[in-house]
Amino acid sequence: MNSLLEVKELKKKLGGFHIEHMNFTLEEGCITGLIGVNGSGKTTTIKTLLGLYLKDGGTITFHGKEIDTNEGMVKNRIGVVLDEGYFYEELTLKEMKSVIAPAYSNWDELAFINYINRFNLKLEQKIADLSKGMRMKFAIALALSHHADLLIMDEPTSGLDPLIRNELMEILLEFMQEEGKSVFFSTHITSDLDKVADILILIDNGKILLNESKDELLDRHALVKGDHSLLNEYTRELFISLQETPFGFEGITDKKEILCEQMSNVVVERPSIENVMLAYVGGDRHDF
Ligand SMILES: Nc1ncnc2c1ncn2[C@@H]1O[C@H](COP(=O)(O)OP(=O)(O)OP(=O)(O)O)[C@@H](O)[C@H]1O
Repeated sequence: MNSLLEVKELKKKLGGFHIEHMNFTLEEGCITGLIGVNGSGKTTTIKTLLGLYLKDGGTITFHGKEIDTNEGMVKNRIGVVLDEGYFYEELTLKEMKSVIAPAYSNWDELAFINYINRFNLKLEQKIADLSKGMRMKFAIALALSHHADLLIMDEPTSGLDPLIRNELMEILLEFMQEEGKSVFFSTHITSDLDKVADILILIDNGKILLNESKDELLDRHALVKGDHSLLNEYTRELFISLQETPFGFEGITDKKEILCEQMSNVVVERPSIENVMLAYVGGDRHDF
Protein backbone atom coordinates (compact mmCIF):
# COMPACT_ATOMS: atom_id res chain seq x y z
CA MET A 1 0.00 0.00 0.00
CA ASN A 2 1.19 3.52 -0.78
CA SER A 3 0.89 6.31 1.71
CA LEU A 4 -1.12 9.27 0.49
CA LEU A 5 -0.79 11.63 3.42
CA GLU A 6 1.82 11.56 6.16
CA VAL A 7 1.68 13.49 9.41
CA LYS A 8 4.88 13.70 11.44
CA GLU A 9 5.27 15.23 14.88
CA LEU A 10 2.32 17.57 14.32
CA LYS A 11 1.98 20.23 16.96
CA LYS A 12 -0.89 22.68 17.46
CA LYS A 13 -1.82 24.79 20.45
CA LEU A 14 -5.31 26.25 20.66
CA GLY A 15 -6.00 28.12 23.89
CA GLY A 16 -5.35 25.58 26.64
CA PHE A 17 -5.63 22.64 24.23
CA HIS A 18 -2.58 20.93 22.71
CA ILE A 19 -1.90 18.50 19.92
CA GLU A 20 1.65 17.27 20.30
CA HIS A 21 3.79 14.53 18.76
CA MET A 22 0.95 13.50 16.46
CA ASN A 23 2.05 10.96 13.86
CA PHE A 24 -0.08 9.00 11.40
CA THR A 25 -0.29 7.98 7.77
CA LEU A 26 -3.29 7.70 5.46
CA GLU A 27 -2.89 4.87 2.98
CA GLU A 28 -4.28 4.66 -0.54
CA GLY A 29 -7.37 2.47 -0.78
CA CYS A 30 -8.31 2.92 2.90
CA ILE A 31 -11.16 4.56 4.74
CA THR A 32 -9.70 5.86 7.99
CA GLY A 33 -12.00 6.92 10.81
CA LEU A 34 -10.82 9.52 13.30
CA ILE A 35 -12.77 8.80 16.46
CA GLY A 36 -12.92 10.48 19.84
CA VAL A 37 -15.39 12.01 22.23
CA ASN A 38 -16.51 15.65 22.08
CA GLY A 39 -13.58 18.00 22.54
CA SER A 40 -10.91 15.32 21.95
CA GLY A 41 -9.35 17.29 19.07
CA LYS A 42 -10.85 15.82 15.88
CA THR A 43 -11.79 19.17 14.30
CA THR A 44 -8.52 20.76 15.38
CA THR A 45 -6.58 17.89 13.77
CA ILE A 46 -8.52 18.17 10.50
CA LYS A 47 -8.35 21.97 10.32
CA THR A 48 -4.61 21.86 11.01
CA LEU A 49 -4.13 19.23 8.28
CA LEU A 50 -5.99 21.43 5.83
CA GLY A 51 -4.04 24.55 6.78
CA LEU A 52 -7.16 26.26 8.14
CA TYR A 53 -5.26 26.45 11.44
CA LEU A 54 -1.54 27.24 11.24
CA LYS A 55 0.43 24.37 12.74
CA ASP A 56 3.01 25.09 15.44
CA GLY A 57 5.34 22.29 14.37
CA GLY A 58 5.74 19.07 12.43
CA THR A 59 5.29 18.18 8.78
CA ILE A 60 2.33 17.14 6.66
CA THR A 61 3.06 15.65 3.26
CA PHE A 62 0.60 14.67 0.54
CA HIS A 63 1.88 12.43 -2.26
CA GLY A 64 5.33 13.05 -0.73
CA LYS A 65 5.11 16.86 -1.06
CA GLU A 66 4.79 19.32 1.80
CA ILE A 67 1.23 20.58 2.02
CA ASP A 68 2.31 24.09 3.07
CA THR A 69 4.23 24.77 -0.13
CA ASN A 70 2.03 22.92 -2.63
CA GLU A 71 -1.33 24.54 -1.99
CA GLY A 72 -2.58 24.28 -5.59
CA MET A 73 -1.88 20.56 -5.94
CA VAL A 74 -3.36 19.85 -2.53
CA LYS A 75 -6.53 21.84 -3.18
CA ASN A 76 -7.16 20.03 -6.45
CA ARG A 77 -6.57 16.58 -5.07
CA ILE A 78 -8.27 16.78 -1.69
CA GLY A 79 -12.06 17.02 -1.36
CA VAL A 80 -13.16 18.63 1.88
CA VAL A 81 -16.44 18.48 3.79
CA LEU A 82 -16.44 20.51 6.97
CA ASP A 83 -19.03 20.51 9.71
CA GLU A 84 -20.00 24.14 9.35
CA GLY A 85 -20.13 24.20 5.53
CA TYR A 86 -18.56 27.45 4.40
CA PHE A 87 -21.38 28.66 2.14
CA TYR A 88 -22.93 32.04 1.40
CA GLU A 89 -26.48 31.72 2.68
CA GLU A 90 -28.08 34.14 0.20
CA LEU A 91 -26.79 32.31 -2.90
CA THR A 92 -28.54 29.50 -4.77
CA LEU A 93 -26.77 26.14 -5.14
CA LYS A 94 -25.98 27.00 -8.74
CA GLU A 95 -24.48 30.37 -7.80
CA MET A 96 -22.47 28.84 -4.96
CA LYS A 97 -21.15 26.16 -7.31
CA SER A 98 -20.07 28.89 -9.74
CA VAL A 99 -18.03 30.51 -6.97
CA ILE A 100 -16.36 27.23 -5.98
CA ALA A 101 -15.87 25.34 -9.27
CA PRO A 102 -13.29 27.71 -10.90
CA ALA A 103 -10.92 27.03 -8.00
CA TYR A 104 -10.41 23.46 -9.30
CA SER A 105 -8.50 22.74 -12.48
CA ASN A 106 -10.27 19.40 -12.98
CA TRP A 107 -13.84 20.38 -12.08
CA ASP A 108 -16.31 17.85 -13.56
CA GLU A 109 -19.66 19.55 -14.19
CA LEU A 110 -21.32 16.31 -15.29
CA ALA A 111 -20.30 14.53 -12.09
CA PHE A 112 -21.64 17.49 -10.09
CA ILE A 113 -25.03 17.46 -11.88
CA ASN A 114 -25.25 13.70 -11.35
CA TYR A 115 -24.74 14.10 -7.60
CA ILE A 116 -27.26 16.98 -7.45
CA ASN A 117 -29.88 14.81 -9.17
CA ARG A 118 -29.05 11.76 -7.11
CA PHE A 119 -29.39 13.74 -3.87
CA ASN A 120 -32.68 15.32 -5.06
CA LEU A 121 -31.26 18.81 -4.67
CA LYS A 122 -32.51 21.76 -6.72
CA LEU A 123 -29.93 24.09 -8.26
CA GLU A 124 -32.27 27.10 -7.95
CA GLN A 125 -32.78 26.59 -4.23
CA LYS A 126 -31.12 29.02 -1.79
CA ILE A 127 -28.46 27.72 0.59
CA ALA A 128 -30.37 29.34 3.48
CA ASP A 129 -33.39 27.11 2.75
CA LEU A 130 -31.46 23.82 2.89
CA SER A 131 -31.93 21.40 5.78
CA LYS A 132 -28.82 20.09 7.56
CA GLY A 133 -28.92 16.85 5.55
CA MET A 134 -29.32 18.74 2.25
CA ARG A 135 -26.40 21.03 3.15
CA MET A 136 -24.23 18.00 3.83
CA LYS A 137 -25.24 16.42 0.53
CA PHE A 138 -24.43 19.65 -1.32
CA ALA A 139 -21.02 19.82 0.39
CA ILE A 140 -20.37 16.20 -0.61
CA ALA A 141 -21.45 16.85 -4.21
CA LEU A 142 -18.93 19.71 -4.38
CA ALA A 143 -16.16 17.68 -2.73
CA LEU A 144 -16.64 14.75 -5.11
CA SER A 145 -16.85 16.73 -8.34
CA HIS A 146 -13.20 17.54 -8.91
CA HIS A 147 -11.69 14.05 -8.99
CA ALA A 148 -10.01 14.29 -5.60
CA ASP A 149 -7.83 11.38 -4.44
CA LEU A 150 -8.49 12.02 -0.79
CA LEU A 151 -11.76 13.00 0.82
CA ILE A 152 -11.43 14.62 4.25
CA MET A 153 -14.64 15.08 6.20
CA ASP A 154 -15.22 16.47 9.67
CA GLU A 155 -18.23 14.90 11.41
CA PRO A 156 -20.16 14.48 8.13
CA THR A 157 -22.85 12.39 9.79
CA SER A 158 -23.50 14.52 12.85
CA GLY A 159 -27.14 15.64 12.95
CA LEU A 160 -28.18 13.45 10.00
CA ASP A 161 -30.90 10.82 10.18
CA PRO A 162 -29.92 7.13 9.87
CA LEU A 163 -31.23 6.92 6.30
CA ILE A 164 -29.02 9.76 5.03
CA ARG A 165 -26.08 8.48 7.12
CA ASN A 166 -26.41 5.11 5.48
CA GLU A 167 -26.60 6.72 2.03
CA LEU A 168 -23.44 8.68 2.77
CA MET A 169 -21.59 5.48 3.73
CA GLU A 170 -22.71 3.92 0.42
CA ILE A 171 -21.34 6.94 -1.45
CA LEU A 172 -18.00 6.59 0.33
CA LEU A 173 -17.78 2.93 -0.63
CA GLU A 174 -18.60 3.86 -4.24
CA PHE A 175 -15.89 6.56 -4.19
CA MET A 176 -13.41 3.94 -2.98
CA GLN A 177 -14.10 1.68 -5.98
CA GLU A 178 -11.68 3.72 -8.06
CA GLU A 179 -8.00 2.92 -7.57
CA GLY A 180 -5.85 5.19 -5.42
CA LYS A 181 -8.70 6.80 -3.47
CA SER A 182 -8.72 7.37 0.26
CA VAL A 183 -11.14 8.78 2.82
CA PHE A 184 -10.42 10.31 6.22
CA PHE A 185 -13.39 11.23 8.34
CA SER A 186 -14.00 12.15 11.92
CA THR A 187 -17.02 11.09 13.88
CA HIS A 188 -18.20 10.40 17.37
CA ILE A 189 -21.00 8.23 15.91
CA THR A 190 -18.83 5.13 15.77
CA SER A 191 -21.59 2.89 14.40
CA ASP A 192 -21.10 4.63 11.01
CA LEU A 193 -17.63 3.14 10.88
CA ASP A 194 -18.69 -0.46 11.52
CA LYS A 195 -19.51 -0.97 7.87
CA VAL A 196 -16.96 1.18 6.06
CA ALA A 197 -13.76 1.85 8.02
CA ASP A 198 -10.52 -0.01 7.34
CA ILE A 199 -8.39 1.86 9.88
CA LEU A 200 -9.38 3.56 13.13
CA ILE A 201 -7.47 6.33 14.85
CA LEU A 202 -8.65 7.05 18.39
CA ILE A 203 -7.77 10.48 19.70
CA ASP A 204 -8.24 11.79 23.22
CA ASN A 205 -7.13 15.11 24.64
CA GLY A 206 -5.08 15.79 21.49
CA LYS A 207 -3.19 12.48 21.63
CA ILE A 208 -3.53 9.36 19.49
CA LEU A 209 -4.33 6.40 21.74
CA LEU A 210 -4.94 3.76 19.07
CA ASN A 211 -4.15 3.55 15.36
CA GLU A 212 -4.82 0.18 13.78
CA SER A 213 -7.00 -1.79 11.42
CA LYS A 214 -10.62 -1.97 12.56
CA ASP A 215 -10.72 -5.77 12.28
CA GLU A 216 -7.51 -6.25 14.26
CA LEU A 217 -8.69 -3.83 16.91
CA LEU A 218 -12.01 -5.62 17.36
CA ASP A 219 -10.37 -9.09 17.26
CA ARG A 220 -7.80 -8.05 19.85
CA HIS A 221 -10.41 -6.86 22.35
CA ALA A 222 -13.37 -8.61 23.96
CA LEU A 223 -16.48 -7.58 25.83
CA VAL A 224 -16.72 -9.84 28.87
CA LYS A 225 -19.75 -10.29 31.11
CA GLY A 226 -20.01 -12.35 34.28
CA ASP A 227 -20.83 -12.65 37.96
CA HIS A 228 -19.26 -10.48 40.68
CA SER A 229 -17.87 -13.55 42.38
CA LEU A 230 -15.33 -13.93 39.52
CA LEU A 231 -13.72 -10.58 40.23
CA ASN A 232 -10.72 -10.40 42.50
CA GLU A 233 -7.56 -8.33 42.79
CA TYR A 234 -5.86 -10.31 40.01
CA THR A 235 -8.73 -10.69 37.51
CA ARG A 236 -9.67 -6.99 37.76
CA GLU A 237 -6.23 -6.15 36.36
CA LEU A 238 -7.08 -7.98 33.12
CA PHE A 239 -9.63 -5.31 32.14
CA ILE A 240 -9.07 -1.96 30.46
CA SER A 241 -12.46 -0.82 31.76
CA LEU A 242 -14.89 -2.49 34.11
CA GLN A 243 -18.43 -1.61 35.10
CA GLU A 244 -20.25 -3.32 37.92
CA THR A 245 -24.03 -3.39 38.27
CA PRO A 246 -26.25 -5.14 40.83
CA PHE A 247 -26.49 -8.01 38.30
CA GLY A 248 -22.81 -8.62 37.56
CA PHE A 249 -19.94 -7.00 35.67
CA GLU A 250 -19.18 -5.99 32.11
CA GLY A 251 -15.70 -5.11 30.96
CA ILE A 252 -13.38 -4.67 28.00
CA THR A 253 -10.13 -6.59 27.87
CA ASP A 254 -7.20 -6.91 25.50
CA LYS A 255 -6.03 -10.04 27.37
CA LYS A 256 -8.70 -12.37 26.06
CA GLU A 257 -6.73 -15.63 26.29
CA ILE A 258 -5.42 -15.16 29.85
CA LEU A 259 -8.84 -13.98 30.96
CA CYS A 260 -10.58 -17.07 29.58
CA GLU A 261 -8.04 -19.27 31.39
CA GLN A 262 -8.53 -17.43 34.66
CA MET A 263 -12.28 -16.86 34.58
CA SER A 264 -14.73 -19.62 33.73
CA ASN A 265 -18.43 -19.04 33.18
CA VAL A 266 -18.01 -15.66 31.55
CA VAL A 267 -19.71 -14.51 28.37
CA VAL A 268 -17.13 -13.31 25.84
CA GLU A 269 -18.41 -11.20 22.94
CA ARG A 270 -16.89 -9.21 20.10
CA PRO A 271 -17.02 -5.55 21.18
CA SER A 272 -18.37 -2.66 19.14
CA ILE A 273 -16.07 0.21 18.14
CA GLU A 274 -17.89 2.30 20.74
CA ASN A 275 -17.21 -0.29 23.49
CA VAL A 276 -13.49 -0.13 22.73
CA MET A 277 -13.38 3.65 22.39
CA LEU A 278 -15.16 4.22 25.70
CA ALA A 279 -12.93 1.68 27.44
CA TYR A 280 -9.87 3.76 26.51
CA VAL A 281 -11.27 7.21 27.13
CA GLY A 282 -13.27 6.47 30.28
CA GLY A 283 -16.72 6.61 28.71
CA ASP A 284 -18.51 7.01 32.00
CA ARG A 285 -16.84 10.39 32.40
CA HIS A 286 -17.91 11.66 28.98
CA ASP A 287 -21.19 12.98 27.76
CA PHE A 288 -22.26 11.60 24.37
N1 LIG B 1 -10.71 28.49 18.65
C1 LIG B 1 -10.43 27.84 19.78
N2 LIG B 1 -9.76 28.44 20.79
C2 LIG B 1 -9.44 27.79 21.94
N3 LIG B 1 -9.75 26.49 22.17
C3 LIG B 1 -10.41 25.84 21.21
C4 LIG B 1 -10.79 26.46 19.97
N4 LIG B 1 -11.43 25.54 19.20
C5 LIG B 1 -11.46 24.40 19.93
N5 LIG B 1 -10.86 24.58 21.12
C6 LIG B 1 -10.69 23.57 22.19
O1 LIG B 1 -9.90 22.53 21.64
C7 LIG B 1 -10.36 21.28 22.12
C8 LIG B 1 -10.59 20.35 20.95
O2 LIG B 1 -11.71 20.82 20.19
P1 LIG B 1 -12.15 20.14 18.83
O3 LIG B 1 -13.25 20.97 18.26
O4 LIG B 1 -10.95 19.91 18.00
O5 LIG B 1 -12.70 18.75 19.35
P2 LIG B 1 -13.61 17.68 18.58
O6 LIG B 1 -13.03 16.36 18.93
O7 LIG B 1 -13.73 18.03 17.15
O8 LIG B 1 -15.00 17.85 19.33
P3 LIG B 1 -16.51 17.66 18.77
O9 LIG B 1 -16.72 16.19 18.65
O10 LIG B 1 -17.31 18.26 19.89
O11 LIG B 1 -16.63 18.42 17.49
C9 LIG B 1 -11.58 21.54 22.97
O12 LIG B 1 -11.19 21.54 24.32
C10 LIG B 1 -12.00 22.92 22.55
O13 LIG B 1 -12.61 23.59 23.62
